[in-house]
Amino acid sequence: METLHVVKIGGNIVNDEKKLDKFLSTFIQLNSPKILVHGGGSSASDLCQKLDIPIQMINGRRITDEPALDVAVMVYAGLINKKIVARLQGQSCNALGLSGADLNIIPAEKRTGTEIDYGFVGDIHADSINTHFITRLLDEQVIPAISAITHDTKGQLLNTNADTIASTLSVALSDKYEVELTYCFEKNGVLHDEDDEKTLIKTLEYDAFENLKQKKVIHEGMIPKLDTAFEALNKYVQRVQIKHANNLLKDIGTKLSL
Ligand SMILES: Nc1ncnc2c1ncn2[C@@H]1O[C@H](COP(=O)(O)OP(=O)(O)O)[C@@H](O)[C@H]1O
Ligand SMILES: CC(=O)N[C@@H](CCC(=O)OP(=O)(O)O)C(=O)O
Repeated sequence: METLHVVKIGGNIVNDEKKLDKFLSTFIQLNSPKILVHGGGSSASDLCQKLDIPIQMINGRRITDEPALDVAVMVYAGLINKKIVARLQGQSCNALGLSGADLNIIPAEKRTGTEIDYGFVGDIHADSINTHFITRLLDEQVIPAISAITHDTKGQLLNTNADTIASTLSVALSDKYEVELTYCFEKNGVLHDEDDEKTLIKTLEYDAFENLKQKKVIHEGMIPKLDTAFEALNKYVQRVQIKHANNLLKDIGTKLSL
């Protein structure tokens, strides 16, 4: 089977023009078919602050009321997505910017029945992803750049965590490709000491993850990231890594193992 790279780029890189440019010039060097997934949580929070819209995050997930959803759509599916596409096109890379509503690629269900009301947050399932259109785009050498916006197929846009989108897309495409899923962000990988880049955990097994979570060595946004990463590995994604955005092509980072 052909290799497919699914790369998720973190919000702190997307929020910094120079870091984003550096990352994208590396991303285009990946030879095989590739998909870029992005959110931009810190940019959305910056805009919420400017507009006096309260920011509410629980377990790394944004409580998304109507004003927060408008910001999320404007920032993820609008400004950031189009900036990324323009930069990739500027480097002769034929990118197509998409939200989950475009071509109905990522149908979602509004989260209900949880103790906390998350508002317009969409849950997604690998079985519902429209792999047919994604595969056709990849066959045409198009590079999909997919933002963290989905829809309920009845006209309502929804906000879905970008790590979840990257993982679920990878699972959905793993019966057609050997998928390599890489989460890129601003640190070297999963660290024993979050403030010391030299304490990189090179291989992380599931039991060790549970243990480090209990000890709070792994916390905040890294918990949902690793939950989605292990889920992908459990569901036939070939290789899952967490890396610094500068190290996409280098063998430096955290490799997950079951
Ligand atoms: N053990 C750890 N190693 C590295 N980062 C960690 C760890 N525990 C928590 N983190 C935090 O997780 C954050 C990454 O999660 P998140 O902000 O959701 O990333 P992204 O922007 O890629 O979605 C890091 O910026 C860091 O502050
Ligand atoms: C529901 C939910 O939490 N959605 C995320 C989507 C953006 C995202 O995931 O961006 P990062 O990659 O920068 O974290 C949010 O609005 O923050």
